[in-house]
Amino acid sequence: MNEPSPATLVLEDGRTFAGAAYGARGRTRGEIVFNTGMTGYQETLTDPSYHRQIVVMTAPHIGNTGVNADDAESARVWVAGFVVRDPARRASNWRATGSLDDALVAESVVGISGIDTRALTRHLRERGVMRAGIFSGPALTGPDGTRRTDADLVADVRQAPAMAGADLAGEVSTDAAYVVEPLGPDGAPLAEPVATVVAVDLGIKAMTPQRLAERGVRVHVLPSAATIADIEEIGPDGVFYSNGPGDPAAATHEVELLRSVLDRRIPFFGICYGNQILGRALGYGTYKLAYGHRGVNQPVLDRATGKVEITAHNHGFAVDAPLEGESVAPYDGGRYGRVVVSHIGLNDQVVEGLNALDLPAFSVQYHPEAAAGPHDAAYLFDRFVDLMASPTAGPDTPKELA
Ligand SMILES: NC(=O)CC[C@H](N)C(=O)O
Repeated sequence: MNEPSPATLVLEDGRTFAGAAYGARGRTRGEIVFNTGMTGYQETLTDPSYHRQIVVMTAPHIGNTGVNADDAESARVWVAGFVVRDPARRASNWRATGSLDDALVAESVVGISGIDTRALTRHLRERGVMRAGIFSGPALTGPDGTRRTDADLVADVRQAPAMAGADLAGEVSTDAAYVVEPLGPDGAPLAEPVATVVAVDLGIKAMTPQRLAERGVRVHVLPSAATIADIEEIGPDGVFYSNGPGDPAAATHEVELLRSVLDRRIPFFGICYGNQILGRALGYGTYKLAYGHRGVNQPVLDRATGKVEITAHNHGFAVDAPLEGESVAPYDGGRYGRVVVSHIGLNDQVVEGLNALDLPAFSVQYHPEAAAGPHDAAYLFDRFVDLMASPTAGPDTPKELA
């Protein structure tokens, strides 16, 4: 453990929490959100969708298994700050290569421990997520050498940019395209892929192309600024849009690019941000949830089968589409035909999946790659592979329309 020193967590509504510095010392600001996962903190920290967010873990003991070389979902920690109740005094796991505290220091991630995360989470659930700051070390002292007042810290937090309206995919996306090669059933490289996919990286998690590669798919990961010409040059069997940070209402380029994909009837699958962008491309609105869904224990109903899946979530926005029956995609006088909400979140009836009936396109708001999380939703990658094999229309299209 690093030397104990005080830290303060400050919310934009004026509430403050005193704790101890955890990870790097200094100042950080962002949107404060809570994650209810009992496991998977390393995957959470490295998920690019958390860019510009301070994450509160509701599980009280964090850091028990340290950090390891296998579980990161990207090459760096993306969370803007980390709030925990009771950090592990030592890492204890056969895969651990170091402690979480030291890893946060090494990546300059400012955190705070000793926080009553239950009281904090209840506060966020009642008031909604908001901007916050963590201040420790030199950030607690003003220019005149005296300790900064709470009012000063709150004013500082209120100057941080809001999440609503933020266009962030470009800040986390890969600079250069790369390829993830297909694997055979034995895990060995496969010379001939079963399909080729372009995955547009809006903040992609490493496990997602891996899940496609495990199904024999060759994945070309392209930067978020990719154009339809870039996609056509590869000539894929399908296009995939990943998860990512920011407000889908600001994803203008990604929406226009997806409309070009839909116009060409290229099979499409989207996850999370990708689901929101499909919603927008079809002409639906998106809105900000009061406190979002983040964790690995969220029940979702697959309306086609009536099955309930336990799923991994990380989203603060949602698609505003009619829940009952089929609706006609509002974009351009219904040019994209009929759409059904395929999946619903059972905690709050939020849209968790879209299925275009007259296009080969579908998406889910949650995380079938399940890193971390239960594997109930893995079938969605198989559905995408099947759709690419017979792409006439949507996966549930009645035969007479296909
Ligand atoms: N994980 C994601 O793709 C999140 C999508 C979007 N940034 C949201 O918060 O809803």
